[in-house]
Amino acid sequence: MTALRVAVTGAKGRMGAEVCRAVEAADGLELVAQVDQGDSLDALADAGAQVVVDFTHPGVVMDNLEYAVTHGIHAVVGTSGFSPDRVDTVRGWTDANPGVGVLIAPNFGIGAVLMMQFAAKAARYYESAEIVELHHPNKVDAPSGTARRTAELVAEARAAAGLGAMPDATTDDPDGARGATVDGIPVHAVRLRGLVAHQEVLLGDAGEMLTIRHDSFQRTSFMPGVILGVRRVGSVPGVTLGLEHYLDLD
Ligand SMILES: NC(=O)C1=CN([C@@H]2O[C@H](COP(=O)(O)OP(=O)(O)OC[C@H]3O[C@@H](n4cnc5c(N)ncnc54)[C@H](OP(=O)(O)O)[C@@H]3O)[C@@H](O)[C@H]2O)C=CC1
Ligand SMILES: O=C(O)C1=N[C@H](C(=O)O)C[C@H](O)C1
Repeated sequence: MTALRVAVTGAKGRMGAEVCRAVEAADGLELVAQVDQGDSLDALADAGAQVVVDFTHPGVVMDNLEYAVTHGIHAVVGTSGFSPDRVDTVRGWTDANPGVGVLIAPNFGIGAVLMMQFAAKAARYYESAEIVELHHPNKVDAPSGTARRTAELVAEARAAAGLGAMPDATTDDPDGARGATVDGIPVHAVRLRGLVAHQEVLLGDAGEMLTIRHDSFQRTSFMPGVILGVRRVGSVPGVTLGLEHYLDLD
């Protein structure tokens, strides 16, 4: 069997370095290019990469993706910062390059994917929902991509169930203590030495509260999801948002 040729962008970063190790250790995958800040993207095409894995920075990921899609290279994307507008832009590129697959996953941790799915399923039963995400202090963006996506999913589920605005009497919050609001859901971001990636979804109703929590203690927790994405992305043309679509969750 010929090995699948895999490149990594952001290869020297915290996640990229872990991905390089995971690809090298995986059966049937060959690491053919490691690209980081200052390197030319032409290294991807020159190396004959079939799939690129991107863990870079919200400010550069769109250029990397445009290069990959227009060069017929499938992409597995972990970089955060994917607003609905950005996803639509990538969809435009894949529409123009049929056959190319792009997986954009806000979180590759299987448990984190389940946390998001459980939260969406539970949301309709609770009057209140808030999200607390907790990360290492080197993270550049807030709130996290996972928290944003969770908020979107919870908001969709609330709207589908006909739930209105949440109870909140706050009228005086000069310092933003109530957090960011994503699709109507309050999101609170903690940055703390010692943490990796953690999230709690708090769902409250009269006399009860459901807490759904996930913890990534090590970046190895993301690797089974990344490797699954690498193996499957070439057989799923177009844009897929979320690893849940590659998992048999029903
Ligand atoms: N979906 C998921 O499961 C996960 C997603 N993430 C996300 O992945 C992203 C990366 O996180 P993390 O690894 O911690 O960040 P790091 O800062 O450790 O890594 C990013 C790497 O990308 C490099 N880089 C910057 N610009 C370019 C460029 N134009 N081309 C190639 N490489 C470039 C950086 O170089 P330099 O330092 O010199 O700028 C750095 O080496 C973040 O958006 C994070 O939120 C993280 C964990 C899990
Ligand atoms: O920067 C990180 O570390 C992480 N980023 C992703 C996000 O923004 O959701 C995924 C995970 O939370 C780790």
